[in-house]
Amino acid sequence: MAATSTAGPAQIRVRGLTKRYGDHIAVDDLSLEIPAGEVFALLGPNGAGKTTTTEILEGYRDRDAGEVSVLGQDPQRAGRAWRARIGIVLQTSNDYAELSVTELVGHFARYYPRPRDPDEVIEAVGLQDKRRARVRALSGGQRRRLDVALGIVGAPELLFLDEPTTGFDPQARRSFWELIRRLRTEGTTILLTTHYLDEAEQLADRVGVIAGGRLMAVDSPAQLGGRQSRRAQVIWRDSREATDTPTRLVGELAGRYPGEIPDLQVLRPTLEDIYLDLIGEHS
Ligand SMILES: Nc1ncnc2c1ncn2[C@@H]1O[C@H](COP(=O)(O)OP(=O)(O)OP(=O)(O)O)[C@@H](O)[C@H]1O
Repeated sequence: MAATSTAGPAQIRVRGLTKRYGDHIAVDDLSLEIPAGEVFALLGPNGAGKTTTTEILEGYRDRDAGEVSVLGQDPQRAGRAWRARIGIVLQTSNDYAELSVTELVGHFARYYPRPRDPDEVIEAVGLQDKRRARVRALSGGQRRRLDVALGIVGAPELLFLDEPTTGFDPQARRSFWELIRRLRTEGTTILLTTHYLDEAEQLADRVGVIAGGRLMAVDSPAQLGGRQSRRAQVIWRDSREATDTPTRLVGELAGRYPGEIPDLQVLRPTLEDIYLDLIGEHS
């Protein structure tokens, strides 16, 4: 997995992006590049500026300053052909309560020059048993899956996913992750925002942590905030020791106890630990 943005030409290039609402700076001098084929997760607390940033990249909000290029164009000026190359997962299906799943996905497919096969898309999001069901008869999680189907039916080169698995049951999240991996294998670039750190860890090549409108860190989930080089904690019985060489310490302990080392645990900082450190006073 790439820790730096060298995988391909940048599909998203942002330099010095700033957005204000009155006196409030929602996005503050943000710079970022996302190469083709990367899955990038934007993390940050409520109000950090994730949606504002994403909607600027999607062409739905204006910016106050900075340069933005998405698939080689400025989203503020891009037209229909550009829009057909990007996929956005909105809460769209709610507006079509009387249509069936098949009708709705088929209807959206016709907006695009080279759509995916609607039946395959329905299967990919796990709604094959609901093909004939009307949207109004779907559960919240099933509607969200349908929204994902509408976002990918146009076979986008670049897919935006804003908190895609909120409201999914654990099994639905797993199958959604499989879908994202499949899209990635096919070469789709994906920008996702999420509050689930396990989701970021599972899916993202790189994560960016944003707090108070500022990008605090960008790296692979394994290396974010110097994660790999942080010390491990070895815990046993009532003792705890921070160490760079946990294997050596566990070896020593094994000599000290005749059988099992009592209550042995080796802990490394989780992505959540690093994330909470990074957002610090913004949490
Ligand atoms: N249309 C608006 N008018 C005024 N202020 C806004 C507007 N949209 C967002 N804001 C403010 O800008 C800041 C960033 O909001 P944004 O929606 O981008 O955050 P977020 O990171 O997506 O949060 P969440 O995780 O809660 O979805 C917040 O303080 C929010 O109150």
